[in-house]
Amino acid sequence: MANDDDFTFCQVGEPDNKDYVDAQKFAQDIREIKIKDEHSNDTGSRQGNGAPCEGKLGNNATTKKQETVGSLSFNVIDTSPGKQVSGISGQVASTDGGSSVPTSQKQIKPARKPAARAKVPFEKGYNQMDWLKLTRTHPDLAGLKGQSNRRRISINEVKQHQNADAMWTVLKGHVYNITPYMKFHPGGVDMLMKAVGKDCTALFNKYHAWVNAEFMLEKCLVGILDDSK
Ligand code: HEM
Repeated sequence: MANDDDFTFCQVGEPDNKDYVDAQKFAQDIREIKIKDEHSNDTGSRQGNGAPCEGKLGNNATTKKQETVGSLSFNVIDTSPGKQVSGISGQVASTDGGSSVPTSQKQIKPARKPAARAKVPFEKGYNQMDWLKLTRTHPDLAGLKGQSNRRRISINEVKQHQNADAMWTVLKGHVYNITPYMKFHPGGVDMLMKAVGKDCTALFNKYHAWVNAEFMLEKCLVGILDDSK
């Protein structure tokens, strides 16, 4: 004879227990959801077929409604043609009755055509790795002959260095001797020649602001621009 307290796997709750009643109430709440339209007037005059998300709105208008059921809250966004919906995640979007322009057609803008790049082919022995090796092995790329590379240099002195031995330029407040770098420049010698004898910061930024010149030209540093005069 089986004991009344015996059960094999689990005990099924009574229909009137609290969890069961809560679940039923929640299901009832969901069935009774009605979405209030903030924009419609009190007479309840709605246009179209009276679908829950359809508000009394003209074209090109967007409305947002909020509802709460228990701890659940959500937004309904009503969009019209030409309006762009952003931050759609976690929300329900519905289009106004009859507006059937696909969202993909509304939002896609043609991508900007990238500017053509003007890199020149490297002469053998002049690629970026070769430059790196040279900067590590050459004893005096800047041509300092023992002088400090923290010396303050005026723009006039920079202008005087435009010969084959020493071509100076100013970049971001630093003065470099770019003679040894000429044939390694990926943009070509002609382009880099435009920097000689002057401040090339603007040109440099125009073509490649992302290039880490401080690192690349570290061994070509001859001094700091003295812009006090
Ligand atoms: C003075 C220091 C300069 C350094 C260290 C330098 C370095 C470089 C580097 C590393 C590249 C390759 C960029 C890449 O692959 O993304 C490059 C390309 C180029 N540079 Fe320079 N450059 C300098 C100055 C200039 C100046 C003053 C001009 C223009 C007058 C210029 C024009 C170009 C052009 C047109 C390219 C090729 C196009 C490109 O890569 O987008 N550069 N340069």
